[in-house]
Amino acid sequence: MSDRPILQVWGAEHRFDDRMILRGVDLKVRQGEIYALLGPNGAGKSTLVRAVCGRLKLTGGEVALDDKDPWSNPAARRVVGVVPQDLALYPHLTVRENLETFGRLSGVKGRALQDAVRQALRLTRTEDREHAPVGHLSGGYKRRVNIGAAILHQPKLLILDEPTVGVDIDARAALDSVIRALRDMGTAVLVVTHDLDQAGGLADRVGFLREGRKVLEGAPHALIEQAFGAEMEILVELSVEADAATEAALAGEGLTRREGDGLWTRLDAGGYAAAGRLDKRLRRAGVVPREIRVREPSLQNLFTLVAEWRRAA
Ligand SMILES: Nc1ncnc2c1ncn2[C@@H]1O[C@H](COP(=O)(O)OP(=O)(O)OP(=O)(O)O)[C@@H](O)[C@H]1O
Repeated sequence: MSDRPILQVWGAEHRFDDRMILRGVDLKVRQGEIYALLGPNGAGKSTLVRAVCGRLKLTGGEVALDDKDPWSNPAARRVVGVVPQDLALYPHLTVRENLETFGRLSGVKGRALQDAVRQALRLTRTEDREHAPVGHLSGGYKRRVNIGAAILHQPKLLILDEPTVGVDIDARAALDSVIRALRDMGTAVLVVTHDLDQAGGLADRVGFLREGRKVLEGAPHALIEQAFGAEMEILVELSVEADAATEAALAGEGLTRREGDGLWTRLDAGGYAAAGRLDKRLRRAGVVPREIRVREPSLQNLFTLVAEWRRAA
């Protein structure tokens, strides 16, 4: 990573009617860096991205893309490639035809276009489907072609909006390695996501936006260590759906239920020994766990902590 910032935002403020949506956000994404912008629905992520792309004029603060303001200087917008959440591809055209079309739309022509298409096919690992109609491809391939369509004009900053929505684990790993390859060739990457597992594994830095403010920023490992020190996450999986008595026993042990996978979780500095004691106590209370796991805390835990600060505030 170099120190050269491709994107800089100072004190971004935005007001829709009388509602403050952004309340003084600073942001810097450097050449060769992956930055994940995280935050709950309505935190202001899309509003910030629209300002970065020059599609929205902030009511306060400044944006610089490669040192130029994208709102007053449309040429600065060429610095950015945007990969939208929804696939923006022509299903009846082949991968190559799609890339050629998007390349022309972004002003690349002739020999330069052929070179750009070849490079996009290579970087997104879609060469083996070059002549297949996009509509026939798997979801993971489509997402990678979607990235290919955004990099034909060789943007210095690539913005990806929720790149893993609806993508299975294998396809997600392939997407991550495409994003890393782009970072390694010097592209600055801004990923807007709700996928905390992806952000934790992929991003060099993450920023949490909450109610229009950046409340945390840093390298995922450093943030997790700062927040949790020696604590580990204990995860309890049940073999059957919890009834009221089971729920009471689990809650009595300080366990909370995770949305999505239904596992019960708590943080504990006692690690494996604490998990063993917990197992015994739960069995005495008539709760038989299928499995108890112990692992390092994740961004998911940090996100929960940030949400709790909000409730406490
Ligand atoms: N054009 C608009 N006019 C008025 N309010 C808007 C407009 N666009 C967005 N908002 C409001 O601004 C707030 C922030 O929206 P934004 O889309 O930036 O959040 P977000 O963090 O991207 O959320 P999500 O993760 O759901 O996409 C929301 O409350 C939204 O309703």
